[in-house]
Amino acid sequence: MTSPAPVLDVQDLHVTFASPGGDVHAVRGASLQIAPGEVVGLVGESGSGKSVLGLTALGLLPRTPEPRLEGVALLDGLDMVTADEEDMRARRGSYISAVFQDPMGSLNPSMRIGAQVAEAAGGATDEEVAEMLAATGIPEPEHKARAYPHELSGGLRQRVMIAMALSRHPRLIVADEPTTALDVTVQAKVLDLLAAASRERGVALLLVTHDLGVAARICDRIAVAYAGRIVEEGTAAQLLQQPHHPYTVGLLASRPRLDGSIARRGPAHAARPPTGSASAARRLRVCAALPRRRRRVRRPARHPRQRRAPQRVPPPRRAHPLARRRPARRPPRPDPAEGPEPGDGARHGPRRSA
Ligand SMILES: Nc1ncnc2c1ncn2[C@@H]1O[C@H](COP(=O)(O)OP(=O)(O)OP(=O)(O)O)[C@@H](O)[C@H]1O
Repeated sequence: MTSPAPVLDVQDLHVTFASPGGDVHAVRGASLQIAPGEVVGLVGESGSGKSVLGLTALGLLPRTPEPRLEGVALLDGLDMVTADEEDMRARRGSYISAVFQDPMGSLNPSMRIGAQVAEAAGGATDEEVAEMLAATGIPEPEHKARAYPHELSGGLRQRVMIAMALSRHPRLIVADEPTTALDVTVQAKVLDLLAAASRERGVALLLVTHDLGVAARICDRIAVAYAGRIVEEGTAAQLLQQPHHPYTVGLLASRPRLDGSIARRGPAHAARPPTGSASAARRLRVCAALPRRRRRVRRPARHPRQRRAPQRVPPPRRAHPLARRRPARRPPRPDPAEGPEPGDGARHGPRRSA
């Protein structure tokens, strides 16, 4: 059986921003495919180019500064790298949806929820809107449809965003840190909902997150981004059990444990992703080549005090057995004839007269 053609097919994508400090190479030759109904996680730390890759797929890259794009980002056959604004807008309207971290930033604060969902769906009746809201687990959907965004909790607002994202039957949803602002239990429910709805409807879902644990829980496949490249890709089980790239090893090692501690820091933390500077770019050439190079396993950092050379403590001086002992100094005894020092009254009491 042949596998379905990918909805998103990114090949050797490069995205570069010009900046006064030099070019910022946000994405450096990343490749990624997502099939219909597949949930793929794009994991990596801040600045690794995850959002820029997602925005390229959405055709939503900022125009200022105008980024330089090379490579291919096919969205159902349309190359988002070379497509003109009109084609991209047509694709955005019918093919792709986005769910971002802050629903308040995406919702119109002065418009009722129901009206916004209806508009996102390109027109829908009150019953259809209530159905869409109910499908994302929103209780009392008719009532909530009449509410304004600020009247809902963060979790409910994000469910509204998911309802809006699904309303146009998109081919691809890019969810960029969609639950980071929510508390952990709500996070899990919203992500489960998003993943289940995508699979059920055959929507390709790209989940952009810095949290490997979250991706491992809901994604079919995980791509690890590091310094603008996809350095490793596999199922959650493959990455968790047999990570190959030192950065993935580091990500796994630094996951918080149940007792609240962080596991030892791995080699990935020694190789910070670069920023746009020239020296950073030089560092990148070294860091990104890590899998091809000999794997350097760094010893865990020692306590700072251990780094100092051991200090020599002189042995205690022993007195010669025949040496005369100096009597210990004692404070001179006060002359009973004298009275206490001024201010001593509290300690000694008033001097009694004989
Ligand atoms: N419009 C822009 N102009 C200039 N540089 C940009 C622009 N957008 C992103 N960058 C740079 O591109 C690099 C990658 O950014 P990106 O937002 O994709 O990282 P990220 O992995 O999504 O990080 P985070 O998890 O913090 O969002 C960063 O160095 C960032 O500063």
